[in-house]
Amino acid sequence: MATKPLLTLERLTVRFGGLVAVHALDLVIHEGELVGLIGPNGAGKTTVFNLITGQYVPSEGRILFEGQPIQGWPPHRITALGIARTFQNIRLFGGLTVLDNVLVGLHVRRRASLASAFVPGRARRAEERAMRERAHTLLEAVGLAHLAGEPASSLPYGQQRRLEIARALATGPRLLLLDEPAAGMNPEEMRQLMAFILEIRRRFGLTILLIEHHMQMVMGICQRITVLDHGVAIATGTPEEIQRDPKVIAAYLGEEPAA
Ligand SMILES: Nc1ncnc2c1ncn2[C@@H]1O[C@H](COP(=O)(O)OP(=O)(O)OP(=O)(O)O)[C@@H](O)[C@H]1O
Repeated sequence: MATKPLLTLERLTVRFGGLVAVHALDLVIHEGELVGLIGPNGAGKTTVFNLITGQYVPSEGRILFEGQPIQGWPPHRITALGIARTFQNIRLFGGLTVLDNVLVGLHVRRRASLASAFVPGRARRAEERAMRERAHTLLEAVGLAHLAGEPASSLPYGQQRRLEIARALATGPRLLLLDEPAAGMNPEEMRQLMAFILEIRRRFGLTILLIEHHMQMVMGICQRITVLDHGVAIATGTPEEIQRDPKVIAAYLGEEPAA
């Protein structure tokens, strides 16, 4: 591939007591790619996200972002570097407005710059105004601008997902980690979400790593897929290769993949 690696996992391993949740995982994601991470329940997929974002510290192995080792870094430094995520169970500030949820993401980015703490009052107000404009632009990009003043908890499920993605985008990521964004969606909502993910990827120049149980979605939008089973990568390939792989089929036996 012509583009350079954005994220590289090298022999990444994490143990919880006697359980090896992720074992010697190698994965390279190139700039601009949309890569799927799939596997049966408990395979270690969310744990990989927690390792990349600094929530968990690996027992062994390395995580490189643009060639720079980041394993062991605290989560806020990793966010500031340009890695954002969403969660399997939506985590919004339900009592805050839609706009304020996005502003939280923008403040996270601002806090990353120490100099911004010393900005005098007038300049700070101008900065706040600029942030609100930026938040509106992001809400427009995800089709939620008309709901800016509504409490986040009042939004239907599909729109809460979009808001969570908007908040992640507010931190200015280059790599976006999406953890089961289609969970709980009906087929029509899922089709809309697929188009939406492709659109934000293009618009924001993102590289995306996607965990998803809906095979139609993973096979429909990912260029490459890695399959985890019991913490081990058992296959990596194109959607066509993955669907034919006997190891993958065997791993899913006993667990019906979602249609
Ligand atoms: N902090 C932790 N302490 C102990 N065990 C953990 C911890 N985090 C994850 N695990 C274990 O690691 C294994 C992998 O969990 P993980 O949530 O990564 O799986 P998953 O592939 O994301 O599953 P699902 O598809 O059900 O979300 C599970 O056995 C889980 O119980």
